[in-house]
Amino acid sequence: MAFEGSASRCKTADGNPILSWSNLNYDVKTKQHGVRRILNDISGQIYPGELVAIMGSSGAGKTTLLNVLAGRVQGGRLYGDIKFNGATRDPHTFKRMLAFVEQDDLMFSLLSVEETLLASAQLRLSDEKYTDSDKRQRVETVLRQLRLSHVKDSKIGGHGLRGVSGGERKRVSIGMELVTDPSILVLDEPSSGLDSSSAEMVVELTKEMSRQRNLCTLMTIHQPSAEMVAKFDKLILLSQGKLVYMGPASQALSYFENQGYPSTNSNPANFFIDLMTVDFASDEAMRRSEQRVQALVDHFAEYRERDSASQASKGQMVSSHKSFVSGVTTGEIANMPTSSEQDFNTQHLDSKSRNSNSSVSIYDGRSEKITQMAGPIRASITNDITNEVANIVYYEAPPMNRWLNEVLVLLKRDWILSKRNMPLVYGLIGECVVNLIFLGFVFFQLGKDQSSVQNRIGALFSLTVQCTFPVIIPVMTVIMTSRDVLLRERSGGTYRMTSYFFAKSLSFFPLVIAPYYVMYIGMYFLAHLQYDAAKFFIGLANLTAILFAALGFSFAMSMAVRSLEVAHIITPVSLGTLMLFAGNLSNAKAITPVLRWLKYVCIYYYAYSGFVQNEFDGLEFTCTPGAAICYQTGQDVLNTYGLNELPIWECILLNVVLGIAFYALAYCLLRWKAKPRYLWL
Ligand SMILES: Nc1ncnc2c1ncn2[C@@H]1O[C@H](COP(=O)(O)OP(=O)(O)OP(=O)(O)O)[C@@H](O)[C@H]1O
Repeated sequence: MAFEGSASRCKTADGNPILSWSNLNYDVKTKQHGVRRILNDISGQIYPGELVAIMGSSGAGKTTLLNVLAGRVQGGRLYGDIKFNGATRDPHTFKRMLAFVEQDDLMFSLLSVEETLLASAQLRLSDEKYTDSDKRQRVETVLRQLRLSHVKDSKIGGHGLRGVSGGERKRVSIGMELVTDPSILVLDEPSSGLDSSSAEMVVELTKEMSRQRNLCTLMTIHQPSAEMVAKFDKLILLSQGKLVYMGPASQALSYFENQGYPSTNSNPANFFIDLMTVDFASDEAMRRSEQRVQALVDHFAEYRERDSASQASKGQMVSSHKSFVSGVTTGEIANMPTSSEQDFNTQHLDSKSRNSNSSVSIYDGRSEKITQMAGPIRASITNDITNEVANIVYYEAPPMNRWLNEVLVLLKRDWILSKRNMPLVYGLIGECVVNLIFLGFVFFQLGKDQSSVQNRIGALFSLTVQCTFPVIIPVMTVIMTSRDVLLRERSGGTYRMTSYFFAKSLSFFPLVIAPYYVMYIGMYFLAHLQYDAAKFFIGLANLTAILFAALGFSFAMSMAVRSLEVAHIITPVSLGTLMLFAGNLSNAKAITPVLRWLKYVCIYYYAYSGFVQNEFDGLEFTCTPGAAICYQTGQDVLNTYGLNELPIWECILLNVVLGIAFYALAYCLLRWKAKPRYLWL
């Protein structure tokens, strides 16, 4: 099924807003001021196909309103009512119908643009509706529409890695959402950090997407240019958490003019912000600006009441499309006089941009296409986008894809990421080579005399310890640095958490196992451990078990601790403490009784005990004449160190069990502890 084939979606219920909210109030508790009201009695609605901007000065409450409407606000108290397509929202369905483009572009820096979009499409588009080639085709379409085809093989970049530009990265963020089938697209400050032409391009593209896919798009925006303001269908203007205006963008200037505030700025956005900002320059300026803002808020509340009353008296529903307060829908724009919008545009485009060949376009609501003022790029954007067919909105979340498919997509993505993570790959290989050289040659060709007892003990304990620190710390760092992406994907319901764990662990496993097997084999022959096929493979199994447990420990630690710095302190401290119970630094049978249980949750104890039993069992040593202590057999050594309490197979099995327990703990921590507690209406 092709992108265009989305016509099979259900049509929007005629006349209903896709999202409506009434009397929203949001309070937070602060140490200095006690309870503070951040949003004050905000009502409104938006319709499919609309592009809506939330504007206001810094601290006006734009992001808070956006988060409340997207169901992503945490902490504080939220009152009011929010309806999705006229009904109470179901969190699970809503989060999968909503595409949220965060201000920070949270993506994997090592993936290419195309790989990023493809993973999003493969994970989030239903397998029941789309074949793999449909998904690839959709990615191609979105790449073309968002003008990203020429950089599709470039890496996203970031963290010191050169990648695509800021504007391209933002478009990839948007593309990741647009490859799916959302009903509502929400963007938090999509223009932040972009130059004016990139910002304008982002707004224009989202506008066209909204039109063509009948998608309701809501964004916060900071000081847009006049050209950008002209592209919005509806404006929500906030000041100090209160509504100053909500209605068609094209009528905002005349609305304020009617109240005695004629525009004083060639950019309407600057004019609105100036009008709504409280001036803290002096007490007098503050008093006057606060009075002005309050008058604007009161006037709009009255206006809204009058408008509702007049709608009611005409026998129309309060939420009628043609209500000024409600704003207008795509279809209704066609019925509206365009003069006001054109006035708005022409009044506020400065002469430079009007006359130049720069990328400026005006939306002509009647014909629902962009009237090009200039620029071949704009023309091709428009052509690409208008090829789509839509006018449809989803109200039901698509079913989740099959677990195995999710795992395969994630596994492929994680494997690419692991492979490209050169510091991790080279770090693990380098560490194993260095260990092999030192362990192999410090304990070179061990004999059967008494000193070889101590050397064997040292070699096997070092091997055990080397399987933890150099694995756990880098793997934990990699997981923690990508945790933001995980949380973003999780909040969008992109995949199941079990799929994530399974795929992530499987992708790390070969990366860790391969160099460690080489180290073990090299050390086995250099140190001349007992040459016996069964012992060789039992040792290998024991090594695999501790590496599995170490990876589980990395996951548990990554989920338990929020800050990487803290994790880098806690991890060595906890591993160092656990080492005390391994049976080398203290006698396994003589640990203080109250702490003895700790050896049973100690991965070192099982691995070390397994290695030592495997090696010493069956060995006989020569005694130095006159020596005070002499171990005649390997069994004597095991008895002295107290390391033969559990059989080897049990040691291996228990490390596997501990590994599973760590994974289970990590899963629970992620599911319950790291789960964002969103307030929900
Ligand atoms: N959880 C919270 N605790 C305390 N204060 C909060 C909280 N959330 C928001 N605020 C305050 O509410 C006000 C509005 O915040 P918000 O982030 O919504 O503003 P904004 O309009 O998006 O500002 P900006 O454009 O600067 O990002 C700010 O003064 C902010 O400090």
